[in-house]
Amino acid sequence: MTRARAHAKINLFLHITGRRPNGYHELDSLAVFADTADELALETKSGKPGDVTLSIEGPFGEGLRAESDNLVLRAAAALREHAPASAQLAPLHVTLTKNLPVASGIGGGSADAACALRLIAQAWALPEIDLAPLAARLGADVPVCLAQEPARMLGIGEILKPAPSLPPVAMLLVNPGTAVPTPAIFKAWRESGADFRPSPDLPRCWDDFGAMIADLRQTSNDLQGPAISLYPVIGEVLNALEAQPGCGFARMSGSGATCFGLFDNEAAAQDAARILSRSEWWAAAGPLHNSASI
Ligand SMILES: C[C@@](CO)(OP(=O)(O)O)[C@H](O)COP(=O)(O)OP(=O)(O)OC[C@H]1O[C@@H](n2ccc(N)nc2=O)[C@H](O)[C@@H]1O
Ligand SMILES: Nc1ncnc2c1ncn2[C@@H]1O[C@H](COP(=O)(O)OP(=O)(O)O)[C@@H](O)[C@H]1O
Repeated sequence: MTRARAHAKINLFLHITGRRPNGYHELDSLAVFADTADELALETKSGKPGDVTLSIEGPFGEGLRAESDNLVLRAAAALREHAPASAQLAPLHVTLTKNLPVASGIGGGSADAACALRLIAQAWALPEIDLAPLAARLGADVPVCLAQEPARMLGIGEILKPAPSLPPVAMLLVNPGTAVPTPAIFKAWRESGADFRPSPDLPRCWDDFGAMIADLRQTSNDLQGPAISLYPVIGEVLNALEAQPGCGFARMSGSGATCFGLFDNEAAAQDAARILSRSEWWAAAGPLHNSASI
């Protein structure tokens, strides 16, 4: 059995810089990865070559179907399609432990897809396949999730540039339990009449926590206002995060509803997680994750 972790992606800022003729929005976003993650376990099974099956467990597994539209199985299908005819494609079973809330702005499905691409390409001994274009076809967030390293995302997410090097930072994620469909939030942004926003200037390195949050304050998540207007509970989450001792900065990730707080020490982030894990709110605190687990 091979196991790997699919870490949550967090957008520290997200500027909408343009729009493509196909309707997708061009972005400039700084993505980092949280310690918290889904888990994928891969085992060989009996069956036809190339057959991949899926079972789903874990705290957020109930909201998902193990059917062909699941991003794990779509990743397997993409690899099968691109494998050379000579490849030996052992039948596989994937168990997905869904620890990340679904449709929540932290790219859990994208992380699962990227993790499945890495794991299955390894199991099928397909090192010659370039995973990046397959990832981009599976979703705008999948390319950045392949390496699970901090990166600047440009284009619609397929152009990746190095992120500034980051100081030690702890992050608290809070999700209010409301699934948010990404297309509806981009639509609300368009209907708000907002202008495209330029890319921010960022240094190569943030020497300390203070320098990082001072620069982040000059940026925005352009989807945050539209998301709050549709789901006011996101504003409540942000207020609750900002009220926590040691929280230097709070913002929504991606198209929401998950929000993050940045702390300069992990104990404060863990204390705040205990306070904010209430009723249907999900909270997870930890350091940032820095590299792919396989
Ligand atoms: C907004 C972001 C920021 O990282 O994250 P999430 O909120 O999903 O985590 C991503 O761009 C989301 O990426 P992902 O969730 O993979 O998007 P996709 O499945 O490719 O697209 C879902 C829908 O979102 C819209 N979309 C997505 C990406 C983009 N750059 N422009 C868009 O307009 C389109 O309406 C598209 O049909
Ligand atoms: N393995 C998966 N995990 C989560 N969502 C998935 C998965 N496979 C397909 N999906 C679909 O993708 C959509 C976006 O999921 P997700 O990546 O969790 O959103 P977000 O990027 O906003 O956090 C969901 O509505 C869900 O139906």
